[in-house]
Amino acid sequence: MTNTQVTHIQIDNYGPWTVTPEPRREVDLQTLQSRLFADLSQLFGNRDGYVFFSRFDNMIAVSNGLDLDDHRLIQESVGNRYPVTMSLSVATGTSPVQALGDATSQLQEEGSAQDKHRREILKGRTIDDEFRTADDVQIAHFDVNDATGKYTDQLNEFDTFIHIEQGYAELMRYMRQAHDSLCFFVGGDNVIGVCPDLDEADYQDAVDHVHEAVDVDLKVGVGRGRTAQSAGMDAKHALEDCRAAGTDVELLF
Ligand SMILES: Nc1nc2c(ncn2[C@@H]2O[C@H](COP(=O)(O)OP(=O)(O)OP(=O)(O)O)[C@@H](O)[C@H]2O)c(=O)[nH]1
Repeated sequence: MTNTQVTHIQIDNYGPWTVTPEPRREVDLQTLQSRLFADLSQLFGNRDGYVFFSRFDNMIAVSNGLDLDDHRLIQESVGNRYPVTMSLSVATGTSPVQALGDATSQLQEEGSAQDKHRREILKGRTIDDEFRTADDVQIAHFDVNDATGKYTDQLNEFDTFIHIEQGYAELMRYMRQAHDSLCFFVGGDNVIGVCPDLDEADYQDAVDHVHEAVDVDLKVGVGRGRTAQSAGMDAKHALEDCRAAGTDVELLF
């Protein structure tokens, strides 16, 4: 049974900050956002978590293995080094969608994202070490079949981008609705899914759906682990198995 620990990361009062005392240069905002993502990726990643940039002002981490003290340290480190602060809310559950929903509600209870008095909230519960298992996290690594041959080497870069994004949009929506999963674009032609206990038929269903809906062909490798890092690494190996065998879906567990 999966038990995903999800952390909702939200920059505090960011909207008003971007226009105070007057609109800030867009390049500076882009630099701040991408550096913050890079730092969080490393801070969570060093502890075997994964961070997804989602909207950049809000990010989502799979944080199995990090306790509240770890979260506090990350929050403090960002607060010391950036002109903005961030709030962190953690929740767990067999469904990643439910866990994220709970984490978000906890944060919303503390006030608006644009409330200048709501700062550096740290809320929620992490999984006690004694209850953690090797099946807690299920990660799916999706990849577009022959994206290089079909798109990158054929179309202009913007039209390639449209094809990849359409595949991603359809997949993220379908996995959210039909399979209770959170999917994130991670660059190139890759999407990483944070999933509950899904089986091979569920993944085949998602691959088939995206093919039928938007004519983008995917393959997917799936792994399980105690942390996002170990599940994610197995997912990458499973994806290599897809490439070797020419299959759509491979599970490494
Ligand atoms: N984030 C991330 N990006 C990757 C990964 N592997 C490949 N990519 C990206 O995906 C792009 C396409 O690479 P591939 O998916 O290997 O190539 P492909 O043409 O789709 O060929 P097949 O996947 O073998 O069908 C690369 O240029 C990278 O940008 C990965 O593990 N993680």
